[in-house]
Amino acid sequence: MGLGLLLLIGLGTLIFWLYRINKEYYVLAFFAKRVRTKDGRPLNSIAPVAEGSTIFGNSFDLYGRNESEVFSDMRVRAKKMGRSYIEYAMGTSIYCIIDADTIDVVLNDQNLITKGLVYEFLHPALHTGLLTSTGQKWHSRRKMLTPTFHFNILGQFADIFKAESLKFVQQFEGKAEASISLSELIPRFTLNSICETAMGIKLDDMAAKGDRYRHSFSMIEKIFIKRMSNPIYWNDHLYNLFGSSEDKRFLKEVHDFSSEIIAKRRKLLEEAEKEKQSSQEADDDIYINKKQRFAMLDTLIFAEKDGLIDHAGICEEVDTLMFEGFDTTSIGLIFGLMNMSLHQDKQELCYQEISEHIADDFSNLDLNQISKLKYLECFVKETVRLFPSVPIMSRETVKETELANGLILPPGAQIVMHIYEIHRNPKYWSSPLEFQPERFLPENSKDRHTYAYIPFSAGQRNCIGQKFAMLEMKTLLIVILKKFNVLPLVDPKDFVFNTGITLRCKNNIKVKLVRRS
Ligand code: HEM
Repeated sequence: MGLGLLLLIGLGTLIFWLYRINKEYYVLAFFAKRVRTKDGRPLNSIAPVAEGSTIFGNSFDLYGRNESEVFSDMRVRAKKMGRSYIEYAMGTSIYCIIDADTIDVVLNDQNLITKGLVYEFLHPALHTGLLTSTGQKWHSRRKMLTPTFHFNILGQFADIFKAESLKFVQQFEGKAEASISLSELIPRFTLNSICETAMGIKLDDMAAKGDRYRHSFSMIEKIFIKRMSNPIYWNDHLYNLFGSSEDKRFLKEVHDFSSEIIAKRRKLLEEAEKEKQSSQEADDDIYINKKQRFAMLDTLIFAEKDGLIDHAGICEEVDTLMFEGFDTTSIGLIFGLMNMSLHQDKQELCYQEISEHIADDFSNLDLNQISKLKYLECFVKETVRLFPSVPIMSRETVKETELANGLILPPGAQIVMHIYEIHRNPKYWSSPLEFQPERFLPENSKDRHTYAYIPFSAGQRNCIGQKFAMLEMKTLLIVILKKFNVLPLVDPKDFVFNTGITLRCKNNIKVKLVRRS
């Protein structure tokens, strides 16, 4: 009797305690600390809370969903909520931003440079390179790598993009027309380009390894989704115990590939150094000698000599640059060529402009001439608006953070920025689903919200490779358009998109190239 009473009091106290702390913590979402407002306004007046699919808040909303379902579920939710909203899942509060109004505060906050929880799922592949690191490590790596994207160096890379683009069209030499799978051919082009520019290594004798590298990275992306959609796997220990048995071989393939590239470049640099010493050539700039091109990897190898980075650090930056540098531009090019095929009138405008400024033998295809192609620039921008290679990015608060809109995010909160949604938000874009490069003409974009278009992010953690990417994408488009008319073979209405680290489409995207007479 006494024990029963004691248990009853205990239970009552526990329920009362849970009820009390539920104001501060979303108890059923595994004690996620709640988001508050600065002046005590109802949370809903700034950001509504999304209803979860179970009593555990949003913890299991994505459970068991495959890549395409995760993508479509997120789209449906954004549409239903209509404005940036809050979720509570597995002990974490999540602020999902789908409009541009608050994004500038996040992207320009000096304290919000730590990437979100899901980037940790990339650590086995990329460790903590430029994309995934934070704090002092990120600052010093960013400082180290920024000069390698300097305008003068891009000029050298333009020659490589031109050579690789000519090699790309040579595949169709002697053919009046060719139906091609962009999904297969373009990633090979972009991987070759990043290896030669950033790493200073031609992939010619490593082509098969390059194909395996790309396959392994696509498997690593599947692992990423597996972890994202199952909250049990958010925890590294549980994932390593129950979910990671398959991962090792894909990680090994990727790391072996990058290690081989580093070893090859080290050897080339040593040989160049010996040659330089024997020819007694004075050379005090960043180029090894006048004959040899500079590669981004050289900066890292020289920094190692100065004790600023070690071999493991070089590996993580090479893995990061390779991954960020080939996959993202590949998506931009696939959708760019698809858009050329679907919008013949816009393709013609690009072609006319290219014919006016670029010689038939491509002898003047350089940074200066490319900068004159204003319509092509609008075309690429519009492609990247509708199909942003990085559709989502996120940050984590390291301490309680007050945003300009009056929200107070607790430490450890996730801020998920839905670039894909912002780029299609009718608040900023009229007829957002229509392909209209003209919207990027200066007279049409001057009144647009600055943060309505953020394919390369913004603020201090923006994309370091933005100019590099635009140059690479434009160069291949110029070379293809000069030689071929691009005709459609697919209908985007049939497309099924997948969530990934980058934007993924289940369909094989094809076009027909017809040689211009
Ligand atoms: C169409 C092409 C590209 C797009 C749309 C793109 C987009 C982005 C975005 C949105 C971010 C921010 C990610 C985040 O905050 O989580 C980013 C970061 C980054 N990008 Fe790109 N990117 C592209 C091409 C490239 C290329 C070609 C390279 C390298 C050669 C590159 C290297 C990086 C790196 C290293 C970061 C991390 C920067 C940092 O945190 O300091 N990207 N990119």
